[in-house]
Amino acid sequence: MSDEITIGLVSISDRASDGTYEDQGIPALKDWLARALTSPWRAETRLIPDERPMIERTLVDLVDTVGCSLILTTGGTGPAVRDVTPEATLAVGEKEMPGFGEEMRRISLNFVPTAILSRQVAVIRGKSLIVNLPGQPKSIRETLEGLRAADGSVAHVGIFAAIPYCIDLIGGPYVETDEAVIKAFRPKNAIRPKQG
Ligand SMILES: Nc1ncnc2c1ncn2[C@@H]1O[C@H](COP(=O)(O)OP(=O)(O)OP(=O)(O)O)[C@@H](O)[C@H]1O
Ligand SMILES: Nc1nc2c(c(=O)[nH]1)N[C@H]1C(S)=C(S)[C@@H](COP(=O)(O)O)O[C@H]1N2
Repeated sequence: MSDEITIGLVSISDRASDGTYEDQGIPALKDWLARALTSPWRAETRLIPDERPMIERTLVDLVDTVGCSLILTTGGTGPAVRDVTPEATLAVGEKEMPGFGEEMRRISLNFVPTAILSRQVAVIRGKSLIVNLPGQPKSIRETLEGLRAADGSVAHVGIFAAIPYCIDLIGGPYVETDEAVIKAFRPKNAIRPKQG
């Protein structure tokens, strides 16, 4: 299998998709991944409104046809009537991975008390991990990377730390990260020696 990972980036926003404002979700996701990943990757992007059937079709297409090993969504996880990203994600998933949502809410509470309003979920579908992130563009970095203390030490580990090993376990490419951004945790026997 090629070592390049295909990552689906899905921005779910009524107003960004109809042009009311410019989408900042996909650029924020791309920028963060460009800083964090040291192994080869490519992005497959989609900007769609908060419509449950369209979210489900997009996720199914990205997993079953495009072959993404990881999909990150942003937006639509709050309590408002049109926020249906978690329902769509659960509908296409085969296994729920509750740790991601629990940990994102814990991380986000360091930034905003309204983090408890976020209903993000993560699931496995086939050989793909699908993770919902909140819609605020700045929350993308906050949840993926976590929180550092003033002296630069890690105060709260970001959720991306667990993603490379999860992808190993579902049969995807070996993903490596820049430890200055986020250290990928793997059990010792799962770590591949560095090339060269
Ligand atoms: N793709 C985006 N680009 C820029 N800002 C966004 C985007 N998505 C969300 N935001 C900002 O984050 C806030 C919370 O995101 P949320 O997903 O709840 O959006 P919303 O209020 O349902 O509206 P919409 O779906 O029209 O973006 C939004 O009100 C907006 O200020
Ligand atoms: N890290 C972080 N998490 C956050 C926020 C934020 O600004 N930063 N905003 C919260 C707010 S105001 C809401 S309503 C929920 C749901 O967001 P969504 O509907 O944009 O997905 O995420 C929350 N999580």
